[in-house]
Amino acid sequence: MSPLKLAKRGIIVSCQARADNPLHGPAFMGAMALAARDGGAVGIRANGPEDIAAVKAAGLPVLGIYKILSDSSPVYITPNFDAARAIVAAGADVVALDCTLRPRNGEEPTVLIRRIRDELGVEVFADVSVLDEGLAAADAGATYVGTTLSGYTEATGPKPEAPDVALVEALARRISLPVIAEGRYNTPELVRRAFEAGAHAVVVGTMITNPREITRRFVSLGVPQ
Ligand SMILES: CC(=O)N[C@H](C=O)[C@@H](O)[C@H](O)[C@H](O)COP(=O)(O)O
Repeated sequence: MSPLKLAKRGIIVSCQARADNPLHGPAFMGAMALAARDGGAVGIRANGPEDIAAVKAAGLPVLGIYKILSDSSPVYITPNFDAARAIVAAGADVVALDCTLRPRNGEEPTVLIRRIRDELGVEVFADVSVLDEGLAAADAGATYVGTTLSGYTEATGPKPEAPDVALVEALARRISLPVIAEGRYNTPELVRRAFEAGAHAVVVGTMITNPREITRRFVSLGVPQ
């Protein structure tokens, strides 16, 4: 078996900016990826074929997603096989997809995991919100399980401020695949806790690549008048 694409432990930087963000677009995301590489990242998470093609220039493994919103399902991270095929064509080394057990249009995660591995020949990263989803994805043949969606589904309730380190620990105890911590790892101290809990790697997005959100946090502290 070939070595894992995300074999190297460390920080994977998520370089994403939605259409309403001034940094939206492949030129900015490509530059973010270069900065992340120079800072020591071991991988890049990026959204959509254009950004994925751009971040490839950093020369790091690319964990690709394709966010597609739908009126009829809450599932939006690489919701179907065509989305996976498009990002692999753009250069994604690993496909991440929503592996929650929520209602969706089309094929279930178990089917998608197998098809992405068999037909596209790439590794699969299961974005989950609770332990059972991670166990099901591991059984279905995922290569990695990530805690990406904890705090963003009904199963996990309202989004807390802190990341779900307990889920990282629970997954690491129960499955032999690399467990990746993702979601609200906003400080180096929180990242350290994820590694202590058994994370193989930690994905950090907002606090590295979203200056608008970082500015908001500083501004929200208030200014003495
Ligand atoms: C829930 C969802 O759609 N998460 C997305 C997944 O790709 C991204 O919007 C997050 O920025 C990413 O997971 C990194 O997390 P954080 O930005 O908290 O470090």
